[in-house]
Amino acid sequence: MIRAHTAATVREAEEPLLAAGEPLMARAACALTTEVARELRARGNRVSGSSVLLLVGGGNNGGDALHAGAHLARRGCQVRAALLTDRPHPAGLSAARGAGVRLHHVLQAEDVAGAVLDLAGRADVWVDGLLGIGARGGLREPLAGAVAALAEERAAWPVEPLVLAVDVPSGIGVDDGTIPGPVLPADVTVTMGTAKPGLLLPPAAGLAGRVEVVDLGLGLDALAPAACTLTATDVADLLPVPGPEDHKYTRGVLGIAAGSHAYPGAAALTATGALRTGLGMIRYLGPEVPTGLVRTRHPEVVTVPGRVQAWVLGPGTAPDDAARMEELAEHLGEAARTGVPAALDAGALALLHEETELTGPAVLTPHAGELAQLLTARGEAVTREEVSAAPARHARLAAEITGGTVLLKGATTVVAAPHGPLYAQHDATPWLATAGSGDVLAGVLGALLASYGDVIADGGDVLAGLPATLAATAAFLHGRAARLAAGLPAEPAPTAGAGVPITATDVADALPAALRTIPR
Ligand SMILES: NC(=O)C1=CN([C@@H]2O[C@H](COP(=O)(O)OP(=O)(O)OC[C@H]3O[C@@H](n4cnc5c(N)ncnc54)[C@H](OP(=O)(O)O)[C@@H]3O)[C@@H](O)[C@H]2O)[C@@H](O)CC1
Ligand SMILES: Nc1ncnc2c1ncn2[C@@H]1O[C@H](COP(=O)(O)OP(=O)(O)O)[C@@H](O)[C@H]1O
Ligand SMILES: [K+]
Repeated sequence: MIRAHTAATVREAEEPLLAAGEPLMARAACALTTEVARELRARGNRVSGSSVLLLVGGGNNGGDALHAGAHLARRGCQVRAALLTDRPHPAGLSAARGAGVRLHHVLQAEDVAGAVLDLAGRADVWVDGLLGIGARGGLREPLAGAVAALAEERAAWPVEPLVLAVDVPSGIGVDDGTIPGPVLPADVTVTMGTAKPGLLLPPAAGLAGRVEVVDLGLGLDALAPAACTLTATDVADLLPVPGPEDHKYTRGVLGIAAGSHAYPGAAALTATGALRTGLGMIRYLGPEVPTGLVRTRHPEVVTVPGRVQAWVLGPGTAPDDAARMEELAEHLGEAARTGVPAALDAGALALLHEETELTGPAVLTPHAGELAQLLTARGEAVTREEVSAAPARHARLAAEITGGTVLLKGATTVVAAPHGPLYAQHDATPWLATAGSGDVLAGVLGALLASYGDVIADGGDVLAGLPATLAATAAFLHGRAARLAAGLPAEPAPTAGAGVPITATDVADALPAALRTIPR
């Protein structure tokens, strides 16, 4: 699991170590130096003779950069520091000066951005040490203008410089993953002690490049993360494997109320997603046309009501279909009465537009547009664009308002329960943006909820976070299946190529291949 902690938690953990004289900044600077050297070599450059520009702000983040600059200068790099502060870190400054780093007081220039660009043009590497966990809001001027100019000019450089961010790309929302102002996108972010939520959460995570966590001995492993990303190993621990004592009812029965006369295919896609993820049985309940489709596609699906361990409600339904909405409301009521978890998608999300209190465990699976509608209906007027600009914040808000767990779909899928860590899963490929793929996801999630249905129904507080973990697991499997269907390797690789278009059916059919990549 990749774990991220907030700026406040990091500070709290650092405090006693700093008081005890632990050389945290020296460790951070060494790690930065190693990473710059490694990246230079990976690009076929020699370390000695390479030119490095340090972008230095007024806090310890700038201190990290200055100390690393001193090391690099001693290793033969030509290092310049653009001091974008009147008060650079004193020890960092004297180390840099002592090692022969050329210091440029660019704030004295009439055109600060121009002065920085001038220095940047001569450098193979830009080290972004303007702002770290001490950021208060987006970058202020004149830093904002300089960074905006660098970001714009970078692509036009004949050979693109390597950009290495110290701790975080300066100016991102460290704790919430927002991008409140200009940010210089990094190739590599060397982050200190632990990852920060903004390095996992969209949209800021997309600006961090490869994230390298430097172990500073902060002892944060014992503390719950604020945000995390599941890896294949975590998913392996969660995926149920039947034992000899199991039968179809112990493996979990999933009730699916999906599809309508207008959108019958969603019913079949949801069922395929669930069957391919693995469970004991599906009970499908719906109108004639989707029922026929499900039966033809999956003769193993039962179409009579009965006891279930979880529900998927709503894929392929729309709020204007009053009769279908009434059925969904009844199923949701039954789920609440029996305490079994329910995944609510598409039309079923509109059930929560009213001031309904979710009394049973539920996972909502909106995309940004649906989340905006839900929040607006519940008195928090917001647009789709605003949700996309701050997905974690809005997913958490919807979880708090409804009492459910929210899986917010997107290129990075974010999962938020009312309490506990956020999950950010970036396992898919943009080829997954295709009609019906969300229905497959609902099926994957339904199968996992059904497998753990009895545990969740009995669980109480200890297992309060399980629906969120299962939702993140579903996003992982779904994303990985999409990658494999598109002809991409399970894990992103630089030489992977672009992949090929996929259909939602392809994604469901690739689930067994995705499961085979999980070490069990
Ligand atoms: N603690 C340690 O020993 C260790 C810490 N480590 C490193 O320290 C970093 C944290 O350092 P930090 O606390 O000094 O804060 P930092 O991120 O440099 O920012 C403060 C400066 O930014 C300025 N500023 C703020 N907001 C701004 C804005 N919107 N726009 C523009 N400026 C803004 C603010 O100025 P002010 O607002 O006060 O005028 C001040 O000058 C951390 O990320 C890691 O890299 C590692 O070395 C491990 C050991
Ligand atoms: N750019 C993207 N990159 C990766 N995955 C994406 C992207 N856009 C959407 N997705 C994923 O595709 C699925 C689309 O679901 P949804 O919007 O419900 O579509 P539908 O209603 O057609 O089934 C979600 O799992 C979402 O996370
Ligand atoms: K930084």
